[in-house]
Amino acid sequence: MEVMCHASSFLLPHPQPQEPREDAPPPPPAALTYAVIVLNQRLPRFAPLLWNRAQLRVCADGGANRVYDDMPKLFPDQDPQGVRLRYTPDVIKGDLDSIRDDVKDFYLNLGVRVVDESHDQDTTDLHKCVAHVSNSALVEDKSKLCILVVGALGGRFDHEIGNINVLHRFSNLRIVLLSDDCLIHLLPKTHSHVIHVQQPVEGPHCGLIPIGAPSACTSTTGLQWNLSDTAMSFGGLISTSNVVKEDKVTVSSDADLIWTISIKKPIKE
Ligand SMILES: Nc1ncnc2c1ncn2[C@@H]1O[C@H](COP(=O)(O)OP(=O)(O)OP(=O)(O)O)[C@@H](O)[C@H]1O
Ligand SMILES: Cc1ncc(C[n+]2csc(CCO)c2C)c(N)n1
Repeated sequence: MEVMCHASSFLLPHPQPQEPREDAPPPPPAALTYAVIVLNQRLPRFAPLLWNRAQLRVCADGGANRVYDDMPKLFPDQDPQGVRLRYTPDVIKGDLDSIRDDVKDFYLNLGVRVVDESHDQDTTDLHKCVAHVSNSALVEDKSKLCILVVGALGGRFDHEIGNINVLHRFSNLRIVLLSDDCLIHLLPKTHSHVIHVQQPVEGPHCGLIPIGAPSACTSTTGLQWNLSDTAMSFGGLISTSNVVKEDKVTVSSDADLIWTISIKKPIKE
């Protein structure tokens, strides 16, 4: 079975130079192209970092209000209008029932594409934005694309579950849902997985959860409580409050699993 590598290197402040060593782990995933989708929740503190990493920036409907209102708050010493001009989305998409008129006009005047998909009331704004990124010409090989979704966790439970459902509906894409406190992504059953844990910024708390379907057989290494051909299901065993013990975690399963890991708080000076 093919191995899929994962690394939250997008959270590292600067690309880390890799010293070649004999005992070095296999290299992290080949260079990925990032897109960022901003949802309608308070921006996490590292939103500017992800924004600058991304080559395509999309706001899901009311996510545009958050970029407009909250980006300047993350740069309190700078002119708010200057910050808004520096952090201008490429596209705003959704059913447009949450974006404010002043915000819409501001971005329309800057030439931002604002796409009204209010005719579709069966898919969420996040779904519409992921479909947009997937259909864009950003990368030819979709396995090299990684979509970072900010503001996806915490908040309304139906929205959170809708966001997690998007991971399952687009299980062929790398999509990472982020909040200030944790990140989650899917580990598709079509691959075995190597997760390179970025110790300075993430962990140690983690979980491995069969949300879409039960698993008859999951095995892991690198965790405090490893699974060994173990069954997991809601109503039975699921792996929450687990702890990462090594730089490299491996997972293989007969079911799509959700991987979640905590994000470390910055040390206050
Ligand atoms: N409280 C929340 N918790 C988690 N995700 C949220 C929350 N609020 C909004 N989102 C995400 O942001 C997207 C845009 O939200 P917005 O409030 O603009 O539209 P909405 O009409 O409430 O959402 P939708 O049209 O998708 O039902 C949603 O599709 C959802 O993915
Ligand atoms: C069975 C079912 N449940 C809920 C909705 C409502 N809904 C789901 S996504 C969406 C779009 C929000 O921008 C809306 C209104 C539906 N259509 N079908």
